[in-house]
Amino acid sequence: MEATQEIIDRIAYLQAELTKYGMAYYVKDQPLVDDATYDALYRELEELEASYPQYQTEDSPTARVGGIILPGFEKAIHEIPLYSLSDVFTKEELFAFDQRVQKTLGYEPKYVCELKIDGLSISLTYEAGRLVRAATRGDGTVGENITENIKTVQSVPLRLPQEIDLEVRGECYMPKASFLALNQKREEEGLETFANPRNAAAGSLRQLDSKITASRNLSTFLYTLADFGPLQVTTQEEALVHLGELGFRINPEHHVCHSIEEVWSFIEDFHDKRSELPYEIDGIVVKVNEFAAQNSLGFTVKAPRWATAYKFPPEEAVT
Ligand SMILES: NC(=O)c1cnc(N)c2cc(Br)sc12
Repeated sequence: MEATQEIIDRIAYLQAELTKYGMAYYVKDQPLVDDATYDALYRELEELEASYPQYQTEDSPTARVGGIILPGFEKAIHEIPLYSLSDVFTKEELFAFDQRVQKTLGYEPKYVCELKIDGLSISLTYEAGRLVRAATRGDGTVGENITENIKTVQSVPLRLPQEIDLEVRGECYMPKASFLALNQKREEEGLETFANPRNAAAGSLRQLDSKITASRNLSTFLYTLADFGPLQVTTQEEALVHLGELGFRINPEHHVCHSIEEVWSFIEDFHDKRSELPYEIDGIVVKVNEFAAQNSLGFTVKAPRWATAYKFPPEEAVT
């Protein structure tokens, strides 16, 4: 059925508005409209796109409901491998990490501390600002292509505000509240429950039916770029701010520390706070903030010399 210009404009307006509302709600955690308003506009867009499917775009908010059932997951090669982190478990080991860094750099650098999210590492590739691939970490070099499933995760932008090529990495996780609700539902249905939110997130992302993924209320925190080429940033802190400006969901608990003692007090602070967080963390990631210093320090076979993860003892099970 041919659409009048008025209908074409209305569809475009609704797609843009609902994308803006979705970003505010799922990425910035600051809703712009109440649920009833959002739902009414969403239903109007669904009806218009059903009548005029030629105007349903790939990045329309209605494209997030899933519905693709894959026979299996294709392999996804990571041109730039995803690194893993060396772990430290005590204050002494953390201070020894700082000593090694200072020995190489010849000075004490600023560090940035970030929460280590207990989810599933993912890599998102954008071409001309559009999401073209999402992949699990796998072994760091070969993962699984989970693009159709990631498209149903509301906090993942389908389109960026700039038409740039970019690969970002981060964590996909299931909030504690969603984990509890999911396990309660599964128990009522006589299904096996998930042991923890991380397993629930992994199980939800590795579904062949993306409608199931869409129902699991997954979220994300992005924290690094595979390469910093397209962005003019010189520190990790700047990179986080810039990723936020591009529309990615960034964990707000990042903090620049001017000494390893300050890093330690951040760690102690979150050791107590972690049980109040709405998501699980299994430690604190400590990174040298300046990219030039990171480049001087480089990598061991698997892990960066410019970062480490201080690991917390396992949290009491979320029940
Ligand atoms: N903020 C971060 O760098 C971060 C957060 N959460 C995680 N699970 C991981 C894992 C690696 Br590897 S880095 C990182």
